[in-house]
Amino acid sequence: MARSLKPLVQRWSSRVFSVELDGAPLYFAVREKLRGGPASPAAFSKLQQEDRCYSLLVCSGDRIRGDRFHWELRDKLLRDLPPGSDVTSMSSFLPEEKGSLLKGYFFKSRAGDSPQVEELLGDLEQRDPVLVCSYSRSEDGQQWTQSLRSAEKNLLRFYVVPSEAPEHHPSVLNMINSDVFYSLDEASEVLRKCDDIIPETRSVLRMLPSRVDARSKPDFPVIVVEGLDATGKTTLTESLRDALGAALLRSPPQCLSTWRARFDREPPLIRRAFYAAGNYITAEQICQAATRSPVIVDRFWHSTAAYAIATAVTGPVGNLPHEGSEVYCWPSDLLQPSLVVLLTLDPEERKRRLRSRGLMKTDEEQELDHNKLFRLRVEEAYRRIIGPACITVDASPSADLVLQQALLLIRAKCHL
Ligand SMILES: Nc1ncnc2c1ncn2[C@@H]1O[C@H](COP(=O)(O)OP(=O)(O)O)[C@@H](O)[C@H]1O
Ligand SMILES: Nc1ccn([C@@H]2O[C@H](COP(=O)(O)OP(=O)(O)O)[C@@H](O)[C@H]2O)c(=O)n1
Repeated sequence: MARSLKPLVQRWSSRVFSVELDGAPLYFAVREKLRGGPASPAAFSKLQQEDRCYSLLVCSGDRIRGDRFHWELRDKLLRDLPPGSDVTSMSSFLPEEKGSLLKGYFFKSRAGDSPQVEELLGDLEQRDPVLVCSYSRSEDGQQWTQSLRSAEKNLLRFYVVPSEAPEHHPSVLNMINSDVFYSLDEASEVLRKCDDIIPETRSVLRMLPSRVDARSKPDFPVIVVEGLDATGKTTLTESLRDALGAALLRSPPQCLSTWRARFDREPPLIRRAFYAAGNYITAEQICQAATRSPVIVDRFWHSTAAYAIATAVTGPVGNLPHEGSEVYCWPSDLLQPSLVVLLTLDPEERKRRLRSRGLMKTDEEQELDHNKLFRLRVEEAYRRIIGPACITVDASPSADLVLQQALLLIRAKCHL
C-alpha cells in the first residue's frame, strides 16, 4: 500500500462501508474496540461459518485512471475468482463528506480457495491503486473482524459493527461533476484528460463550441421531448416538426453518432462527460435553428442527468437525492428550453411497444426492462429536475391524441 494512503487509513474507523445485496445497499462500520456484545451486520448474515470475505476499494489519485480500473476490475474478478465468489459492488465513505466515496467490490471465498484468492489480491495490491481488506469470523461465529494491510505491511484489525443507513445514498457524495456535469468546462476537462487512452476523444473535443452563452434567448420556442425508450419520443417529435414547421434536433447530436458506441463502453465518468458535451453541441445547433423556426429536441439534459443519477444510486426511489437537491439543478451555462415535455407510459404498454419495434439498444435500456426500481428512479429523477422543469404527458393514447395534447401544451406555454 502506497504511503499516500496513510491519511485515508488514519480515518478508517470513521468510515461507513456499503455492500450491494439484492440491488440495494447494506451498511456496516468498523471499530477498534468492541462496545457491547458481538453483532453481525446484515451484509454478513447469509454467510456460512467457513466463508471468508474480501473487499477491494479503488483509491487512485487520478480519477480517470481510477474509474477505468474500477470498471475493468469487475470483469477481472468475475474471470479470475473461483466460481461462487458472489462478487458484488461496495463502497466506503465518510458520512456527509463530499468527495469521500471510494468504490470497489466485495466477495466471499470458501476456505479451500484462499491460496488462489490471496495470490490474486497480492498481485493487485502490488500493481494497482487498491486497498484490500479481508474479513473473518470469530471461532464462536458471533463477531466478524476486518483486516487492512497498513503502509508498514502490518495488519490493522477492526471489529465489524452494524451501521445505520446514511441520510443520502453514498453515491450522492461524489455525484457532482463525476456522474452529472454542470458546465461545459467540467465535462471537457474529463474528455481532454482521456484523449491519450481514447483517441476518438480528440474528434469530439474539436466539435465542442468554443464559447457558451446560456443567456441569449432564442427567437423561436425550443421544445424538448423526454421519456424512457419507446415512450414515443421519435413519433411525437417528428409529428411536432411537421405540425409546427419546426427544426428537429437531438442530443447526442447526429455529428457524434460515429463515436457514441465507443463511449457507451467506457466507465461512467467518461461516458457521462461524452453525453454532457453532446448537450452543448446540440445547444449551439438549437441557437442557430431557433433564429428561423421553432425547434423540437429529442432528449436533452434531463436524459443525461436522470439516467446518470438513477444509475449511480441503487435501491428504491427513496434512495435518490431528495427533491430540491443541487444535483437536479440545470447547468447555468446550458441553454434552457422554453418547454420540456416528459412522456410517461405504463410499463406493460412500453414493453409491448419495445417488442413491436424490435431490438433494444443500450445496456441501460435493457436494464430498464428488467429492473423495475431503476425505471422508477429514472422517471422520478426526470420529475425532480428544475430550471426548466418538465411537464408530464400521458403517452398511452393514440399517437394522434398524444400529438394534440402536446400541441395544446405548446400553445399554452409558448404562445405558438
Ligand atoms: N401513441 C402511440 N400509440 C401506440 N404506439 C406508439 C405511440 N407512439 C409511438 N408508438 C410506437 O411505439 C414504438 C416506440 O416509439 P418511438 O417513437 O420510436 O419511441 P422513442 O423514440 O421514445 O424510443 C414505435 O413502434 C412507435 O410506432
Ligand atoms: N441527451 C442524452 C441522451 C441519451 N443519453 C444516454 O443514452 C441512453 C438512451 O439512449 P437511447 O439509445 O435509448 O436513445 P434514443 O436514441 O432511443 O432516444 C441513456 O442510457 C442515457 O444514459 C444521455 O445521457 N443524454
